[in-house]
Amino acid sequence: MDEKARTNENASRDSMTTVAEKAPVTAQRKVRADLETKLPKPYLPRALAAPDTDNVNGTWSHKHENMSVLQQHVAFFDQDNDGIIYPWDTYKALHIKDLSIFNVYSTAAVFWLFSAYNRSNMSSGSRAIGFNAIASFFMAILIHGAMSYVTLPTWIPSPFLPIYVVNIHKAKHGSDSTTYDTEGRYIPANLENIFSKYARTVADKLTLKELWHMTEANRNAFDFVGWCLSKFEWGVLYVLAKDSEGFLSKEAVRRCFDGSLFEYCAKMQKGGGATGKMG
Ligand code: HEM
Repeated sequence: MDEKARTNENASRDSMTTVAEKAPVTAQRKVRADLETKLPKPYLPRALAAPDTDNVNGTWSHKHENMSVLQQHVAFFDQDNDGIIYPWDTYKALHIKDLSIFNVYSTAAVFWLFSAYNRSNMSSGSRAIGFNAIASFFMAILIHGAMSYVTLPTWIPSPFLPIYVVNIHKAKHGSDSTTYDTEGRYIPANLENIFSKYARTVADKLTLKELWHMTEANRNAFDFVGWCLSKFEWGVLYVLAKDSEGFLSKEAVRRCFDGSLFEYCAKMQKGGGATGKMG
């Protein structure tokens, strides 16, 4: 092989390499080079569906209603389907009505976060995920406090903190996983990257420590609001969807992105015997 051919070969190999010797972090946080063999165009932002290598068409039987994937993520909380989510809609969607705030779990303040998701039966008629009253209240305030203003159709703030579903893409913040793009589409490759980079103990599942590591790694410089929102979103998801061994599965994360996880949790709550476990 002559010099020119060798140079060309090296250049072509280097152009596809995902690890740089002098940047050890690129070796520690691996990205997959085989995605295209499992999922067509994994880099293509999807407007309507949230596929991954195991579900190439997205969530089976989940209806997109012509909404972006980010709009589908929040649509569950729009209880009356009017395109506007008020804090009380979010509260109702998160909370089980008939559970007393003085139940044995929520009185133990130290364990508050870990008991915030209650797996008891639900007798109320509305669809709800199953957090206790205190957790639901604070989550609704935090979500609406942080996200309402940017989604409003005017620059005049509203004291009722509504979130407009049509503008939900404007509530995107920094230090996120970048799985949603700036228009609220879903990028499959970025979901896969979360797990190839951080799921070290079990493939396609994250421990709490690995999840923490991911949110630390996703931090943009000086983006204090994004750091907090990101920790909050992933923390709530972990509490909601971790399995009995403390793992958060790729399937649960994928279905959080298209909102079908929330429907699943509400259905489980309604039918009793909820586990929140998935995948
Ligand atoms: C149990 C309830 C919820 C959970 C577990 C949850 C979880 C998550 C997670 C894990 C992300 C991905 C963040 C990332 O890519 O790093 C996310 C993004 C987002 N969520 Fe939620 N969420 C919940 C409820 C809500 C509600 C009620 C709203 C608003 C009405 C909302 C609005 C958003 C927005 C706008 C994003 C995009 C943020 C970004 O990528 O920068 N979420 N959520």
